[in-house]
Amino acid sequence: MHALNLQAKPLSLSERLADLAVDALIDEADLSPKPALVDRRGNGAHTDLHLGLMHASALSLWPAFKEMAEAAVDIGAVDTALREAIGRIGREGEQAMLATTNGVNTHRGAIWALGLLVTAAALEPKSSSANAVSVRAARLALLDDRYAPKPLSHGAQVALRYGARGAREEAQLGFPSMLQRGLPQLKRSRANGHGEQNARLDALLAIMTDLADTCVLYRAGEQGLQAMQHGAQAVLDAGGSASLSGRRRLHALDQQLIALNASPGGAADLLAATLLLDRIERDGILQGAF
Ligand SMILES: CC(C)(COP(=O)(O)OP(=O)(O)OC[C@H]1O[C@@H](n2cnc3c(N)ncnc32)[C@H](O[C@H]2O[C@H](COP(=O)(O)OP(=O)(O)OP(=O)(O)O)[C@@H](O)[C@H]2O)[C@@H]1O)[C@@H](O)C(=O)NCCC(=O)NCCS
Ligand SMILES: Nc1ncnc2[nH]cnc12
Repeated sequence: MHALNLQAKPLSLSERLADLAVDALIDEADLSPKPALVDRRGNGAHTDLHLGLMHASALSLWPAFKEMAEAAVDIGAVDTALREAIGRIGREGEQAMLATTNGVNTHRGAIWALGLLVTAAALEPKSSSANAVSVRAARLALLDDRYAPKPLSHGAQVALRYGARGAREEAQLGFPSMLQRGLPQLKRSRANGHGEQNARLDALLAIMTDLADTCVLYRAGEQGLQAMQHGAQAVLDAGGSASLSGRRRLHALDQQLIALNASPGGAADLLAATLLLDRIERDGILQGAF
């Protein structure tokens, strides 16, 4: 190669999708002020998480997202082989995350949701509307993975106790909280000229109005979940994050959820998933380049 040829090698589809997924996770972590979650202001309701850890965790997941997209390109169909391949890669990604965070669960739900979406996008890069990608992701989530361990996770415990629909069901239903709440609100708030950060906060709140966040249920029971859902709706009803009245209610919600130890970690993951789908859909990066 010529010594002055500094042109970077173009990214592969899988690398590009892994970049988009990690960017979405970092954007979610940085977004502030999020109620009771880790953000630029602090640790919210968490004692074992902080912003640097969220960033390091997001970066540690890049190889897993890339490998999932590569598996989709290699296998080329929604079938058990692909489901089991991404299950294995997802579990390895979780180990990489835990090694990076010294055992703290930062992004388990995000590996699941964004992993499915990255895989689904890589399968058919020319069919990259939010709907189309979510439907393929849901079909993958419905397939059984023979090798998946069945631990009594926090999600499984609250599913038994409250009959809640957790991360698995959210994906199997085609991510309704994202397609029916988060993404439409993101677009509405943008169209109303609320600014990108407020639009993202409003999207998070819209997801929180309806989600059975098993992270909240595990930490704060049904009282916590009601506080999260009603409080998020109250902020939106007051005009959203861009309005003074909405901001006052957002501050009150932050205080209330912190007092209840009710961190909406599942909603945060679904916001990251929303931001990923929005980019895939808007930028047309996948159609143009590959
Ligand atoms: C299918 C799995 C997602 C497993 O699901 P399950 O419900 O059995 O397991 P959990 O361990 O509880 O993880 C679910 C995580 O998903 C997020 N979440 C919660 N509610 C929802 C919802 N309704 N919809 C979507 N997503 C949701 C949430 O993640 C965030 O919170 C995490 C912190 O929460 P928590 O675990 O309670 O906190 P801890 O630190 O452990 O405890 P304390 O702080 O309270 O002490 C944070 O990580 C956020 O990400 C839930 O935690 C999936 O994991 C699975 O099967 N994986 C296997 C690999 C695989 O097949 N991969 C497929 C390829 S992608
Ligand atoms: N910003 C955040 N704070 C706490 N838990 C999370 N899980 C995913 N994103 C999170």
